[in-house]
Amino acid sequence: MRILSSKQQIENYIETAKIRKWENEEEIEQKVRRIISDVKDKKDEALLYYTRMFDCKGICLNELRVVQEEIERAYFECEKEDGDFIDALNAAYKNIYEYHMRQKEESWFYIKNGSLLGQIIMPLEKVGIYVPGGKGAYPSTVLMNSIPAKVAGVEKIIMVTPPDKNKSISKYTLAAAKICGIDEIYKVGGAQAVAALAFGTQIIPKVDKIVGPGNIYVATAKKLLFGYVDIDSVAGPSEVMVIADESANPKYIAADLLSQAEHDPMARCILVTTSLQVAQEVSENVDKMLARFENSVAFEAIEKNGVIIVVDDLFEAAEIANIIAPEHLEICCNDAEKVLFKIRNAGAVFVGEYSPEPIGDYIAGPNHVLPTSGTASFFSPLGVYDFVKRMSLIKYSKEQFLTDAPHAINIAQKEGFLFHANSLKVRLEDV
Ligand SMILES: NC(=O)c1ccc[n+]([C@@H]2O[C@H](COP(=O)([O-])OP(=O)(O)OC[C@H]3O[C@@H](n4cnc5c(N)ncnc54)[C@H](O)[C@@H]3O)[C@@H](O)[C@H]2O)c1
Ligand SMILES: N[C@H](CO)Cc1c[nH]c[nH+]1
Ligand SMILES: [Zn+2]
Repeated sequence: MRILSSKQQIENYIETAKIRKWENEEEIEQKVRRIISDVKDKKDEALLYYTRMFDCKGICLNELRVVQEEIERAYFECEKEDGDFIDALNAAYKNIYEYHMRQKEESWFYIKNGSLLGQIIMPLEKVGIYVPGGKGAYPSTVLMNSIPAKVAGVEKIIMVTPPDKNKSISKYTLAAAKICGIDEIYKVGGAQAVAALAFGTQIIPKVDKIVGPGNIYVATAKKLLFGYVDIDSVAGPSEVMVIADESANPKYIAADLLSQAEHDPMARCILVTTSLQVAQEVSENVDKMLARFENSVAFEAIEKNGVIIVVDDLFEAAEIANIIAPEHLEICCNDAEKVLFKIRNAGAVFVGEYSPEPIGDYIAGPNHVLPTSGTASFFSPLGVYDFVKRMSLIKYSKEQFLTDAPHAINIAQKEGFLFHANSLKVRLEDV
């Protein structure tokens, strides 16, 4: 991995990281705009065209919806192959559910002079969840996307995920979908799947909100479609930053950096350390592990977006983390809490050597759908709050109306809205 230690090198890196622009962003955006416009105009015809182009040449329109029998068969095969996998999914479900139950918001009301005022929490009716499938299976993401929706009380969850070359979806993903009780599943992925959920097609229903992670095409489509539909956040190619001092274990850090590198050649893996020795040993360990696992995706990610920054102290490290706002931040230091309290921008923070990033990906409970590309400075992890909306309630008493209406009339007149004033006056005149 590249090691940056001079002030100039570090400044230059941070300057480019601050711009938060991908290498070929314009080209990708143009391509995604085209896909969106085609799906908007030609609906299923375009959906099928792009599914055949990117995922599965021979698939037909009537094969895009997953039928119940496929789900049952997948679950059965998973159970037969390894019953422990079903147990693992159920254990993860329990932890994720327990965590998200704590996010549940209640409606609230109060009475003032006989008037009832309040805020009603309403679950969204129909949501689309994106489950990645391009480079592998993501059963864990089925859980992370759907459990908060279930806790919120969403009526209908529609899942999209790309098929493989044999028209199939991973049995592991389908088994997770059965456990989560997903209502409808479609074998479509990428920008075309996001556009289909945003506009609706003949086979795919239009939804109120699209959530979930995906590669750069998925993340760009969500960004461009916000407004036609709500989205959770921009959860694109994975990122991990580790802040480490001389006490950290270089083998663990190397392993954790690589755990995110294997998601995508565009994944970002950054170590910020106060120790040159840790920097060098992490770099050596990364090379050794890459040679052992021979993973070309991780190799490309480390080559392109892997970097080690050597800083003078941990405050400088925290400042760099706040500028980059990584999706995942591990703090591996003697005085980790001290660093933690300096962190403002990160999707999820992992403290101490027994909190490696993958424990959060699968089992701890907090959501693994997290903001990327610096958007953790304003977006939050996916949560129950993403699946509800709020409605205000006003039920005025006559007494309160008589007190407040003259003020309202006054303000309405200043605004020049005489019919507003009139709506209040006609009632006052009747008293
Ligand atoms: N931030 C998070 O919370 C989070 C969580 C899990 C996974 N992830 C990320 O999800 C992503 C999964 O990516 P993936 O590729 O495996 O699956 P994916 O399902 O996101 O993407 C596959 C789809 O990309 C589209 N695509 C591929 N190449 C294309 C091209 N050249 N032009 C147009 N469209 C193209 C295809 O339609 C294909 O169906 C990774 O980037 C991973 O890091 C992020
Ligand atoms: N690390 C991913 C979020 O960036 C989530 C994930 C799912 N499976 C494995 N990892
Ligand atoms: Zn991961």
